[in-house]
Amino acid sequence: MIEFGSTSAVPVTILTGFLGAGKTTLLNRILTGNHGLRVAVLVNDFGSINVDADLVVGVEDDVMSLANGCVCCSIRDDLIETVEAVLARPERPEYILLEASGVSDPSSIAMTFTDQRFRDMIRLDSIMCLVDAEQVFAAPEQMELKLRQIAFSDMVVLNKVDLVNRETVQKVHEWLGSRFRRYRLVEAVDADVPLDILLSVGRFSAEQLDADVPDHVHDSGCGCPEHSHHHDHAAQFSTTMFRSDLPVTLSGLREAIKELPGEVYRIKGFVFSEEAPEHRIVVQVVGKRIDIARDKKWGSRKPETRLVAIGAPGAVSEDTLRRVFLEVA
Ligand SMILES: Nc1nc2c(ncn2[C@@H]2O[C@H](COP(=O)(O)OP(=O)(O)OP(=O)(O)O)[C@@H](O)[C@H]2O)c(=O)[nH]1
Repeated sequence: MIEFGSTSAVPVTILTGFLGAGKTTLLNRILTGNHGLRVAVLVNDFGSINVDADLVVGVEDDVMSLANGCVCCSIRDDLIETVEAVLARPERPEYILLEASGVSDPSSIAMTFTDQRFRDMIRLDSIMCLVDAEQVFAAPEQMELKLRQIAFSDMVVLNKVDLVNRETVQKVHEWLGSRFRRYRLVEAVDADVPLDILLSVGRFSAEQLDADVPDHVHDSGCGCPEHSHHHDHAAQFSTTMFRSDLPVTLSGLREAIKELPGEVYRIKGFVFSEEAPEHRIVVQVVGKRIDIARDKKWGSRKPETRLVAIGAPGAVSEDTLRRVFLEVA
């Protein structure tokens, strides 16, 4: 069980980290853990389809979905309203977990939570940054954002160490050591991290927001298109949706995904398949790694393929996705 402080301010933990690093995996671990807390969950997906909210386990009615933008900038007001609504519930949550989108800048989110309006109501407990040990050096054009996410966190979870060897883990340590004076890191597989270093740890301090950030990443901001006019950087993202109620073949889908350009960093969503038409199929693509798994039955939901592709600007058009994915229908 997690011990509480005496203050009535509700603790908040922010989960940040680049696309596909394992934030939802960690969120699910926390939610299924033995902490005995009434937790409110806020999930932010950058695209208009909030896939992550659908993948959060066990608390389906209690997940507040923040989609179609980034809570650090374009939908910051939605975040404020949602937190206010959560705090006004008759059964006030004892803990708030926010899964930020993979393109967001945690410092802007932290500023929202430390805003005067929330004084005495919430307390930012910690910012945890998930880092994908396999993909950390992929997409070098997004390195500024990845470093920024790490810089403003008080704990790094180096996740997916099952996918790399010790030399790579060592390389990540050296890379972090050359950029940050100090950092806290825990290695993990499937974000399996002890609860007592995740919740009610009181690690966040306001100084963290301007401390130890490598000079060249200081002003880069997040990766949202809406942010680009504030910051002189090209780190932007595009999201492309594909929806269809025609069944697709999974082997064809796998091949079609392989054909997409490398600037597509992440694909995720649900598939209506020919092979298992009664079951929802979950598709997870991170870099070149493709995972396709059978999930629960569609039940009362209409079978439908809903995929979102996130990549560099113009990485893939909606027309291309339609053409490529409908070929396998
Ligand atoms: N092999 C391996 N796979 C992992 C591990 N952790 C997560 N995954 C898989 O990586 C994929 C992405 O994980 P998520 O938890 O959805 O990542 P995310 O950070 O929430 O992704 P976005 O919200 O899109 O940024 C899923 O297929 C996970 O099952 C791990 O430690 N090892």
